[in-house]
Amino acid sequence: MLSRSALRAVSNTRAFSSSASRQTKVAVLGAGGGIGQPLSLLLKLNPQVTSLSLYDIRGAPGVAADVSHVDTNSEVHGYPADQLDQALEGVKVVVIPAGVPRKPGMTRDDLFNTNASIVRDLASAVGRVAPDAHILVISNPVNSTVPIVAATLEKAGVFDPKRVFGVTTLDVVRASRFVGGIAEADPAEVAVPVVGGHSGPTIVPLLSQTPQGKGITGEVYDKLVHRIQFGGDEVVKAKDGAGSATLSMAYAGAKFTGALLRALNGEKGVTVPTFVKSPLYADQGIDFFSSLVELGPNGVEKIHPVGELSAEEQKLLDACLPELKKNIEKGKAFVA
Ligand SMILES: NC(=O)C1=CN([C@@H]2O[C@H](COP(=O)(O)OP(=O)(O)OC[C@H]3O[C@@H](n4cnc5c(N)ncnc54)[C@H](O)[C@@H]3O)[C@@H](O)[C@H]2O)C=CC1
Ligand SMILES: O=C([O-])CC(=O)C(=O)O
Repeated sequence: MLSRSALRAVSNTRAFSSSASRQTKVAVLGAGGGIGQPLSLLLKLNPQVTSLSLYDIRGAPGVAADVSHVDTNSEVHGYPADQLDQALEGVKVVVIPAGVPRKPGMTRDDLFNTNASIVRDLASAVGRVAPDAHILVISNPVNSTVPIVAATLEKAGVFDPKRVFGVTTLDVVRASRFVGGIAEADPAEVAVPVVGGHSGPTIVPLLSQTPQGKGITGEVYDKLVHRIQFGGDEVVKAKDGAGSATLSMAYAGAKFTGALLRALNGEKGVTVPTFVKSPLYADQGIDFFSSLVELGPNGVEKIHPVGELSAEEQKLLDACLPELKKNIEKGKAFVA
């Protein structure tokens, strides 16, 4: 039988080896904002995050001090405007919600002029300081900011398509919630693949592929699709000039980050929609697309095709592709 001290030594070794294999430092760039603050809090609650690095041009040290008092194991550091490089040292996952949100009457594309350069400069710093990091882009317009990140990293010679993701999870979250409401089902049990991109007609929910959604037809179907495609506008209108979705987006961002961390740490079969460099419609000049993606220890493991579509869904996809192509080209042209 092992002595008490030998038992302690064994359990200490176990604790060390399990935490050593799961050392995950996550950075949030834009941590002082409407999304950044609750997202930082939710990431502090995730036991897979061992260190949280919070950066913003305004207010990140204060957010970090606040979040750091939450009684979970991870450490939290805040970095002011001039310490971006320090914020990125050793990070494995970088989540970017930096940039301006919409006001009523604006499209996501109207944010391009401001957010394109913010995202480009942040991506460039990640490429320089943490070239192996996974980058999760929340800043809008996602259809353009993801190609901007990819092109910026490509220019620096460090682009790996397995490690750049547009976070489209809020569309999936909305679809689950809205379908759950109609079908009187628990949203946690409703998984709707939402494919395409992240703006109005580029958001294509595949309701025929979910048991609770496939029976929805006629006017109810049309209204549901519209609500999923324009859920963001619903929030922008209700906030009446004070911004766009922040709390549901923080939830969605934490959900996607959590899924990626589980896959990076070895969990198999983690498959979620996300906007990535994709071969699915590359022959039509559309080389970024959101579809179900299996995540693995290196990021993107397998990109699934969209599968069988109903006639309505085919029409939605036909409307999505030209718009998406324009948005992607605009992002690429900005970096070129
Ligand atoms: N992907 C999605 O589904 C969604 C995306 N969004 C987008 O997320 C972005 C952020 O939205 P909110 O948090 O509501 O805006 P916000 O204005 O509340 O916060 C943005 C934060 O970014 C910071 N920031 C600006 N430039 C920066 C830089 N160069 N480096 C670091 N931080 C910088 C600001 O200081 C601010 O704290 C917007 O572009 C919005 O459209 C919003 C909801 C859903
Ligand atoms: O609508 C917006 O501008 C913010 C966003 O992307 C969303 O809520 O889906």
